[in-house]
Amino acid sequence: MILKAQHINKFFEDPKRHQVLHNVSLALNPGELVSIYGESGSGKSTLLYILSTLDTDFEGSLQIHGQESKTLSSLALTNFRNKHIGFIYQFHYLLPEFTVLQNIMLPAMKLGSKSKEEIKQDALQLLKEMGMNDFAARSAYKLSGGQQQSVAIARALINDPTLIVADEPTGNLDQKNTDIVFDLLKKITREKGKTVVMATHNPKIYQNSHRAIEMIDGVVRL
Ligand SMILES: Nc1ncnc2c1ncn2[C@@H]1O[C@H](COP(=O)(O)OP(=O)(O)OP(=O)(O)O)[C@@H](O)[C@H]1O
Repeated sequence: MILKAQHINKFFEDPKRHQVLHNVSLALNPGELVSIYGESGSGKSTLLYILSTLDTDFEGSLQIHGQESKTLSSLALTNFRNKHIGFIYQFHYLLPEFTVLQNIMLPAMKLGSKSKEEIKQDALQLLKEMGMNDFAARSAYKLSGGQQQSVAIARALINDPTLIVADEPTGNLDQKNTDIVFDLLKKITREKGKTVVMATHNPKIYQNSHRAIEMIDGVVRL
């Protein structure tokens, strides 16, 4: 098991204290592609923030690789996150002034555990696996939406995380590009054994995931 969340409760104080997640428990296994769907405001992003250790202000237990997140200091948690978790967002947040290759290399350059040449080779290998060899030197902003999101997936993979957390990764794409990105996410679970957990509104995606979890008003319906 990669991740185990137990009895998660989340409260926001704004405008007054209210509960957004109610006793959420879920486990993620290696190589699984799990979609979380549900109405806008049901708590999907809030849950993903907690599962990805970005939000530590919650009740309950979160274990990733058997490590209880709450026992880690803030710095240790940041290091843990950089090493084990990759992120994909609805908007790719690629840096327009950088090339595709440089964008993919960035998270590994920040982590600093490999030489620049090693990181470059890893990034080129990821582009190759995505059938995007020819794109390395291109400016990130000159690509189609699907290509940009594919680059964002490569960037999420550069530190070889076990868990990929994606918030509406196809939310901004047309159907054709949605299919490209979803196929790529399926491929990384199948061929690389990555675990992907993502929030989506798209029925075609959640119905074709390994597992679909519905959220209703902050409650997970299994
Ligand atoms: N920082 C915050 N302060 C107060 N309330 C918040 C905050 N962030 C989210 N909420 C509330 O928490 C609830 C869940 O929001 P969340 O963004 O998790 O929903 P969602 O299912 O991801 O929605 P969407 O599909 O629109 O992205 C909503 O009622 C939202 O207004």
